Amino acid sequence: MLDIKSLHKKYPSGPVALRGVDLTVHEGDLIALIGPSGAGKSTLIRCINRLVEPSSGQILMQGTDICQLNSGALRKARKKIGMIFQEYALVERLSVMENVLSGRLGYVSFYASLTRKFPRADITEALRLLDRVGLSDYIDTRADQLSGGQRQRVGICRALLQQPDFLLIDEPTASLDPKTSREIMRLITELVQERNIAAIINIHEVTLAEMYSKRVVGLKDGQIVYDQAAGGLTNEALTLIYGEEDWEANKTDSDDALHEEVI
Ligand SMILES: Nc1ncnc2c1ncn2[C@@H]1O[C@H](COP(=O)(O)OP(=O)(O)OP(=O)(O)O)[C@@H](O)[C@H]1O
Repeated sequence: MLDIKSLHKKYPSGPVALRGVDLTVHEGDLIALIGPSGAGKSTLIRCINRLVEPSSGQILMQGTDICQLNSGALRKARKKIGMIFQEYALVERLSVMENVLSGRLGYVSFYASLTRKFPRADITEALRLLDRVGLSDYIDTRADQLSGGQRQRVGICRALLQQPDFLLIDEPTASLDPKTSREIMRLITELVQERNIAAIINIHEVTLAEMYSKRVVGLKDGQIVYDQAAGGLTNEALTLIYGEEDWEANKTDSDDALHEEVI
């Protein structure tokens, strides 16, 4: 469903962030994108919906090259590409329900969006999603009164209310504790499977990548150096992606300790 071909990105005031990325994503794929800091993970994710403008290459979403779309067509294409952010990107002074419903802004009329009058079906679906993620008791709570985990659940509901075919997820657990990180990853995994949505998750924690994705893609210096089914990350693969390190040293079962080791 997504075919990225020879994607390059050079920031005008900065480095070459992507150097010829080729990646095919199939329907229902759940890809964890890992790699060292500065490898280009966020840039790749953001090029797919053109939050970052690619320098060259193709991004074929169901056959249509996203890179060639004019602003109107891009707006339309973006409706089908949901995004979940590290810092949640909620409107702090709005309620949980209002934040979730903002996922439908691209679908309702300009007047409806101005007056925030959403169709009954959107409200019903928002309530259903909030119930699914355990936030039924918080629909009127302001976003700024939520914990990090609750905020990310709101971000997930907002993205899903958009009814996307594809989800871009940028470091969803970066600001969360290890237990909440697992809960959020489990939730994302369940929801994308229930809805047969393809997703790319930019994630730093290798353990979480292996536990919750179907496929792991390793990016290094703007190039894909690893692409395998999850569960097969050897020490050699870790070295290929991150560079030389004694991956066995001080290994424990704790996510925390492993996190410290790998990052
Ligand atoms: N807006 C920007 N302007 C200039 N350079 C940028 C910009 N955004 C990212 N870069 C640079 O592009 C390269 C890739 O950055 P990117 O954020 O995509 O990497 P990353 O793998 O997501 O890193 P991290 O895991 O630390 O978030 C880095 O060298 C970074 O400094």
